[in-house]
Amino acid sequence: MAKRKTSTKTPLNSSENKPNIFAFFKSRQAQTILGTFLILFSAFLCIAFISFFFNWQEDQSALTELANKTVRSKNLLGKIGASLSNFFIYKGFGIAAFIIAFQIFLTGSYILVKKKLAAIIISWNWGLIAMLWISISLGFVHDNYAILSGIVGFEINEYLHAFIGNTGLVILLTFLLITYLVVRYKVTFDKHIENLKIKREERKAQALIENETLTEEKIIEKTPVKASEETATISLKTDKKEKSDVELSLENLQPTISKHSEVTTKKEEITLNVEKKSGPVLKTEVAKEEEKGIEEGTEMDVEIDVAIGRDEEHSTENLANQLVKDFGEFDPTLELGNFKFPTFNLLKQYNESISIDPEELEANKDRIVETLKNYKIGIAEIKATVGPTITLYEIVPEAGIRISKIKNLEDDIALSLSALGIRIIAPIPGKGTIGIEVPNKKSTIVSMHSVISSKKFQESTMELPIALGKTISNETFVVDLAKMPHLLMAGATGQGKSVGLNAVLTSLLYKKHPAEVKFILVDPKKVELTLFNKIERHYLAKLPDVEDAIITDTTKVVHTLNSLCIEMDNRYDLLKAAMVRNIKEYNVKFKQRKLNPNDGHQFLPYIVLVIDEFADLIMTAGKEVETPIARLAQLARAIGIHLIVATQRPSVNVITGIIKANFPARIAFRVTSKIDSRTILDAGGADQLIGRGDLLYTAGNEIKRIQCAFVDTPEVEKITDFIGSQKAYAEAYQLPEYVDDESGTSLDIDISDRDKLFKDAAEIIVTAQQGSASLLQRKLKLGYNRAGRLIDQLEAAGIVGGFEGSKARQVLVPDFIALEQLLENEKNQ
Ligand SMILES: Nc1ncnc2c1ncn2[C@@H]1O[C@H](COP(=O)(O)OP(=O)(O)OP(=O)(O)O)[C@@H](O)[C@H]1O
Repeated sequence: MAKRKTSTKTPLNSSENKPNIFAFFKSRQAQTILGTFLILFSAFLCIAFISFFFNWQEDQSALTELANKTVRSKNLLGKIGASLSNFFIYKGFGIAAFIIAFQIFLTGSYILVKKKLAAIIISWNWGLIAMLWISISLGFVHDNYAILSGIVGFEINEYLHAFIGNTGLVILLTFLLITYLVVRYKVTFDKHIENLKIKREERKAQALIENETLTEEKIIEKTPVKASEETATISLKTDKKEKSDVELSLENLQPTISKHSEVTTKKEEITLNVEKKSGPVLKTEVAKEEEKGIEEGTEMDVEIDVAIGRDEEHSTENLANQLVKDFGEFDPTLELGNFKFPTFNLLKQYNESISIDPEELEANKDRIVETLKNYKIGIAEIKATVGPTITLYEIVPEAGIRISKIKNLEDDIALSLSALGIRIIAPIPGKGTIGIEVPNKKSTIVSMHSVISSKKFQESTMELPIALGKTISNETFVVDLAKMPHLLMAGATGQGKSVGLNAVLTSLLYKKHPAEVKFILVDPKKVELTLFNKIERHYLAKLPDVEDAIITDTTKVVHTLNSLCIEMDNRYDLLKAAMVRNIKEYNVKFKQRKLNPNDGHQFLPYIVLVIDEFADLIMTAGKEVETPIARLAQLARAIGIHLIVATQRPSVNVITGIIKANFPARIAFRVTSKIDSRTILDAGGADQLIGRGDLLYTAGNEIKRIQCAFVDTPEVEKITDFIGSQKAYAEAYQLPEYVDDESGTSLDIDISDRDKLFKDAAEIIVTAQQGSASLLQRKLKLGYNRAGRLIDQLEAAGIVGGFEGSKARQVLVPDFIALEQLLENEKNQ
C-alpha cells in the first residue's frame, strides 16, 4: 500500500520538477555560470583569433583533418581554436570577427550584472552592423587579403562593386558610417554648429567683461541696451551649461535606449529633469519671474545668480586696486617726504682692529691648562677666539671628565687666572666644548659707526632692527625689537646702561622714518634722555596738553602708561575692524588702500616706550605703574607697542614676577652680585662681566656675550640736531587723553564739576540713541573709567536712564533740539 502510494505520487512530482529545472536556469547561480562561461569563452576566442592571424596558412591542413590526432595545429588553442577562427575570420568577417568575441564578452558581463535581455539584443544588433561595415570596408581597401575582410566582406564587396563601382562604394560606405554614428551615438552637426556659435559669442562677451570698468558698470545698470547685452551673454553661458548637462545624461542613459524613435522623447524628459534639479533652490525666484510673465524661469534664475556674484567681486576689489592704480600705494612717509636719515659721518670712528699680544694668549692658555691640571682635569684640545673685549678659550676635556666638575671649579680657576670677568660656559650650547671667557688686557671699543654701517644692519629687513654691538667672534649683533617684544635692561651704575639705551635709540633713528616709529621717553633722572627733546615733533609721542615730551614726573608716567593702554585698546579695535592679526598686516592693508580712513583707519607707527631708572618709578608709584606696564607687556606686542625698561637695581621688588614673565628679552650689564644676575637673567654670569658695555643678552634661551656699541653724548647730540633741523610734523604724535579716577569728583551732579567732554558725550549718546560707556570709549578715545563717569553724569543730568545690567541704558532725550533745551534750562537754573 505504501509502495503504491509512493508510485502514484511519482508522476505528480516529476511534473512539478520540470518547472524547477527551468527555475534553475533562471536562477542567479545559472546566470553566474553562464556569464562567467561567456566571458571566458570570449577570451578563448580572442586568443584563438590572434593566434590564427599568425598561423592560418600552416593550419589549413589541420583544418581539413580535424579528427586526425596526428595532425597538429599551430594555433595556441589547438584545432578547435583554429577551426573556430577559420569559421569566424576566414569564412566570415575577417578582422571584424573580433567584434563577435567582444559581443560575447559584453553578453557575459550583462548577464552577471543582471542587465535586461533587450539591452543584450540591442548591443548585438549594433555589433553585427558594425562588423558587417568593417568587413565590407576592409574588403574594399584590401581586396587581395581575404583574411582581413573575410569571405563575407569580400563577396559583398565584389557584388556591390559590380553594381555601383568604386566611387559608389565609397559614397555608400561613408553614408552608412554617418547613419550609424547619427543613429547610435546621436552625433549631429547642429551641436558643432552651435558650439561654434557659442564660442564666438563667448569671445565677444569676454571682451565686453574685460572692458568693463567700475564706472561703466554703473552705466550698464542704468542703460537698458547694455543691460540686455549682459543678459544675452549670461544666458548664452547658461545655455551652454544646460546643454552639457543634457549630453552627459544622454550618454549615461544610452544602453537603455532601445529604439531610434525614442531618442527625441528621452531628450525632452532629461531636459525636464535638469529643470527640476535646480527648481527647489530657486523656487521663489521662479515664482517672481513667472509673475512678470517670463516663461523660461530657470534660465532667468541662473542669470540673476551669476550677475550678483560678479558685481560683489568688482565693487570691493576694484576700488582698492583702482585707488592703488590711480594714486599708487599709500606712502606714510609722504608728509615728510624730504626727510633725510642721519649720515654715518655724525658718528665717531675708532681704531677697531683687534690686536692681542700672542704672548698674552699663550700665557692665558698655559695658565688655564695648568690650573685645570691642578684639579686633575686633562685637556685634549684648546682653541682661542679673540673678540673686542674678551677672548674665548674653547676646551675639549679629556674623555671621562665630568663637566659639572669644571663648573664647580669656576671660582678657583678665576682666582688662578687672577683676572676679572672670567666666565665659564660648561658646555657651550650646541658644541661639546667648555668655554672660558678671559678679558683682553687691552679692550677695543666697538663704535656705533661700525655696527650701523655694517651690511648686516643696513640690509636687515627687520621691523625694528637694533644694532646692539658685536659678538665674541666680532660679528655685528642685530636683533629685532618687534620680535623680543619687550626688553628689560639692568646693570649697576656706570656699567654702560645709558650708552646701551642710546645705542638702541640711535639704531632705530638710523633705520626708521619718523612716520614709522614713535618714542615715549621716561627719564626720572632728567638728564640722560634730554637730548631727544630736539626730535619731539619727528619721533616723540606725548599726551595732549603736556609741555615736555620727555616724561620726568611720576604722575605723568602713570597717565602716559594708562593712555598707552587706551591707545592699545583703540588699536585692537582697528585691527579687529580690519580683520587682521597684527600691526604689520594692518599697515600693509592700509598701504594697499583697502582700509577707509573715513572709518577711523590710519597708518599705525610702532611705539617704543623707554623707561630709564625703573626702580625709581616702582619705589614712588608702585602698583600704579606696575599694573599698566604688565598689561601693556602682556598684550601690546601685536599692535606695535614695545617696552624697554632699564634699571640699576635688579632686585625682586623692582623686577617683580609679573614684569619678568612678560619681558623674555633681557640685557644684563655688570651687576654687583650673583643674586642680581639671577634676578635679571635667571642665571649667574652678569656679576663676572667687566663693565664698559660688556653685556649678556638673552631672548629666553641661550645667553650671548656682547660688547655693546659705544655711542657718546656728543654723537647723540649731532644726530638729534641733524634730525631736529629738518622739517617736522606740526606737533608730536598725540596719545589718547587720560583722566585718572581721582581727577573726577563724586559730586557729578554739580554742573561746574562735569567732565569737559560732557557735551560731546551727550551729543554722541543722543545721536546714537544708545546709552553705553563703550560707545563713548570708542568715539572719544577714552579709558573705561572716564567713560563710565561720563555716563554717570549723563544719568544725573537726566539724559540717560538708570543702570540696567547688561543692557545699554535708555536714552531719555529724543533729539538734538531737546538736548540743547535741556542744557540751556540747566544753565538758567
Ligand atoms: N659700550 C661701551 N664701550 C666703551 N665704554 C663704555 C661703553 N658703555 C659705557 N662705557 C663707559 O662707561 C661709562 C658709563 O656708562 P653709562 O653712563 O652708560 O653707565 P650707566 O650704567 O648708565 O650708569 P648710570 O646708571 O650711573 O647712569 C661711560 O661714560 C663710558 O666711558
